[in-house]
Amino acid sequence: MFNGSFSDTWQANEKTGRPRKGVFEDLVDERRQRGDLGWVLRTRRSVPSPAFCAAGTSAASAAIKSSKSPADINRDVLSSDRLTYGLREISLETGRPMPELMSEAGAILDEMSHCLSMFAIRSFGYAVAKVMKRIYRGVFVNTEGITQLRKACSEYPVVLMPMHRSYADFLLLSLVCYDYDLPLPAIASAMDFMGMQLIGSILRNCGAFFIRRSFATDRVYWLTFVEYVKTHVRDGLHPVEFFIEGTRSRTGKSLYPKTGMLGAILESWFMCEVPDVYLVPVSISYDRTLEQKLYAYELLGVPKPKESTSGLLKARALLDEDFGSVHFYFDQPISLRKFATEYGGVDRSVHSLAPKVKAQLTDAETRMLKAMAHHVVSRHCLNAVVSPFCLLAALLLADGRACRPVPLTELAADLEWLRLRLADVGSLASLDWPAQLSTEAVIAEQCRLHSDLVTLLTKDQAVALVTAPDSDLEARAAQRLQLSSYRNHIMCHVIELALYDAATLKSSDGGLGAAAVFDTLRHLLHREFPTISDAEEMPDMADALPRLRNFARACLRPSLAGCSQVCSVLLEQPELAAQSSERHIAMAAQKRAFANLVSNPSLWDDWESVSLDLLVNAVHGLHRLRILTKSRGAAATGDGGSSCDFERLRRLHLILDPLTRTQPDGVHEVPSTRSRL
Ligand SMILES: CCCCCCCCCCCCCCCC(=O)SCCNC(=O)CCNC(=O)[C@H](O)C(C)(C)COP(=O)(O)OP(=O)(O)OC[C@H]1O[C@@H](n2cnc3c(N)ncnc32)[C@H](O)[C@@H]1OP(=O)(O)O
Ligand SMILES: O=C(CO)COP(=O)(O)O
Repeated sequence: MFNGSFSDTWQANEKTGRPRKGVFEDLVDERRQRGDLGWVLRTRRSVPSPAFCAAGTSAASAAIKSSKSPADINRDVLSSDRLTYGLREISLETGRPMPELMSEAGAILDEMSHCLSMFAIRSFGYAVAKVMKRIYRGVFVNTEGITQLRKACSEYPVVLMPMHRSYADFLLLSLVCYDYDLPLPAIASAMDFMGMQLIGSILRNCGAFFIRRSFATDRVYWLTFVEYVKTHVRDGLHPVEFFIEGTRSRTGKSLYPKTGMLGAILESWFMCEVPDVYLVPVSISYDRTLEQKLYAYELLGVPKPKESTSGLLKARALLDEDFGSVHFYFDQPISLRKFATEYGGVDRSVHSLAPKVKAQLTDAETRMLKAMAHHVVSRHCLNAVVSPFCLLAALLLADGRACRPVPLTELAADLEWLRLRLADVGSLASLDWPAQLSTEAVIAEQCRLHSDLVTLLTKDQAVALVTAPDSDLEARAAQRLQLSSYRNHIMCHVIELALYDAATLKSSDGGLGAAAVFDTLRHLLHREFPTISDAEEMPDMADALPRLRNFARACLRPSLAGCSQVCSVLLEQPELAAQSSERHIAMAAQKRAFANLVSNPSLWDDWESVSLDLLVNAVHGLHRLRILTKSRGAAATGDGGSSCDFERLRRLHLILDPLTRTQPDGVHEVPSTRSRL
């Protein structure tokens, strides 16, 4: 877990002279003090290539290796035994001639491959640094993590696995690598950016390699992609960087991990092509997210604006805004070899019984792959720095208290209480709390930074939500979703308690018993909260303070309300299950939630039930519980069409109903009015 501290007082790092708080130092401050030109033109300290790459090679050939060009990489991919064997198999099965398949693989590679050049990095880095200085107060990095990463880069291939909350993630991460003289990464990027005029080729030259969003059934694509990734891992010259969540989280919660890319990386080690691989989870936390408003509308179903250079230019108004600070936490590198030993049950020697070109992951390896993917996502959350606004948002949302302005003194007392209680139970070591300020001053500062969401009414000394006009339902929901995205940053710290609380609420177990309710909710919410532990046993949290339980319950209730919407819509329109895809069921549930809000806007938790992500996750939960079962044809085509066990659906609805209606009291002193929004 987060192994650092936030110092109350700012100090200078004795080595670099940079401002430092706790384990973090700010790299933007230096950019403000000194010009950027010298910074981009300077000679960088190099990191030696991994020992295993250079082993047995002369200094000269090691030098050649360290300068392998993108064209060399592509040549290695196309001439690899694995690719040739795979294509030959496809040729035999489909009757397609080998030269045709080879040229298809070549075309895929031409489209995919990066063209990393230091000249491009330096030029683009100059522009990126200028923008970052303008919009962020600081970019903080845990220097110990950098030291460990540097060491890892000189030992074995390294894979950077950042969480994905913003487009700024990959720009800043490359900037950090450049600044700390680390090898620049090759970054898996969705095709969306490739079509951007000029920017597409700049990103390619800065290390982006472009992959399709999904290539589930395209075997030639899979083969080429896997070999391309593995070639990078084997060479160990550039860290490979990819976003395991596959897309930016619009909700502030972790996304269910994708395993295709990680599978390719692990394969290099399972097949004994490299002695070890280091995986480095990188947590990135923004005080205020650039895309916050766009995300909320996307959750409501408004299509994402297409990435384009003109769109980028239009977004320049953002340059005049204050987005607070960013924190990067580089976790201790995870050795794949050590992880496999601790995980147990993986026997790599099975691959020596068959030619490597034929090898496929065993079931045990696939299980380890999934466990590793979840482990990384959990590390992301546990290490992510939390801003005071996340606690503030959670308190304001709990039990609809922000229906009316909340007195500053009351909010400050609750914030102080929550901060200390979460610290007591070991959560939130990573809270970025400016201890030199009073709690009231912290709240005032957060209201300034998030003035688009909350406001401090100075005359009344109270905090109120900024709300859109009553008539604009969509805008009101968007405001609410933005606020909840900050609350969601702390969900991983309270989810187990919230589940325990829900399971042990007498009114909800319907005779099932707490353990069975716990298990049901755990499966139902497995996509909504991928960090929920897989352990079969319900943890014993009976000692948790009642008020903390109430808080956790209030945090969970919107997700349960979303699940309840999905159950209701399926019960009211039984034909939906058989005819519709997951997204269509979610859209029907969203329509229902909006209709509820029109007739009763005081349904506080239903303002989050309009989030499509939440609703799609709920449908996945029903699949996981086997209440919905995809028909065979639909499973193959990815289309809709599931059979539904309505009896079990009804029973689940009965469990959820009291949980979404229970009024938690004691989250704060003053009971909520729930009368108006
Ligand atoms: C100084 C500073 C300068 C600044 C300098 C700036 C630098 C600027 C750089 C810009 C850089 C931009 C960076 C953008 C950031 C993104 O664009 S993030 C989005 C792109 N990245 C990713 O998505 C990475 C994570 N995604 C994955 O790993 C996904 O799995 C993949 C690889 C994309 C594939 O996705 P998919 O086709 O949806 O596949 P997935 O659902 O994982 O699996 C589908 C099926 O294929 C099967 N499968 C798995 N492996 C295989 C296999 N090897 N063969 C065949 N089938 C397989 C699976 O078993 C699965 O089957 P089922 O279990 O469903 O039956
Ligand atoms: O992940 C991406 C780039 O960062 C691709 O965009 P989305 O987050 O919109 O899917």
